[in-house]
Amino acid sequence: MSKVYVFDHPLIQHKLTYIRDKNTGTKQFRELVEEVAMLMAYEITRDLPLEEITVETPIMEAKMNVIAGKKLGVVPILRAGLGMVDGILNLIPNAKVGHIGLYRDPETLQPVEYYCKLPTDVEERDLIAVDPMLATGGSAAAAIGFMKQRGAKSIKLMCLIAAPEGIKVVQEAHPDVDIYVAAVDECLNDHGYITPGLGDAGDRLFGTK
Ligand SMILES: O=P(O)(O)OC[C@H]1O[C@H](OP(=O)(O)OP(=O)(O)O)[C@H](O)[C@@H]1O
Ligand SMILES: O=c1cc[nH]c(=O)[nH]1
Ligand SMILES: [Mg+2]
Repeated sequence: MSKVYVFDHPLIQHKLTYIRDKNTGTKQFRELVEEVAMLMAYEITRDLPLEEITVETPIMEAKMNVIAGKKLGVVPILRAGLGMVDGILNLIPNAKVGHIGLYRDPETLQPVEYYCKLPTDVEERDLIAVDPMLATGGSAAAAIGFMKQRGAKSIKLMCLIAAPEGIKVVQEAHPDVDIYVAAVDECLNDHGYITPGLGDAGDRLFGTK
């Protein structure tokens, strides 16, 4: 069974509270989502392997660590996942970016696919699928399924807020995919929204409501 990691860093928790606030406007919402994604990327990359190289300081030659040429990829689930990409790329500028277009049918709550473009060498990359919301888990489970169908072998899922229901669905469908979140909320409401949550992440990011 995969693991669930909750990032309880005070900066992440502080920013998430203002992301949740309904009085936070589009500009600030977008900035905060990007900042939290960057902080989460800092935490999620803790296990990157290092290798020694030789550098010349002004004083002497010395062996020091750099990140061993790990191939990374970030895969936002459209639309709302886009809001997390720049924050991650601030820290990992050489990561390739794939895109998976999915929206959740408001009646059935089932994911509907409309786009998929992943890096060609997807099987060699460590991929981070990103989406602010893990609600029923249908979208994330489907997106991870598409990534695997196209050859992905190493996948992590990073979300701002998860519902217990969504975590269970992803863990059962993809027991090899660890889940990284800033918060696990109480439950879903009758419309499949995370409670207390933050509302509709895509609409709040792009000002479409
Ligand atoms: O876990 P689930 O029940 O599948 O719900 C979560 C999905 O819903 C939201 O996307 P939405 O369908 O609103 O699309 P959007 O990002 O284009 O707004 C969210 O960004 C997730 O992708
Ligand atoms: O709470 C939710 C659930 C699905 N999608 C969102 O944007 N928010
Ligand atoms: Mg939406």
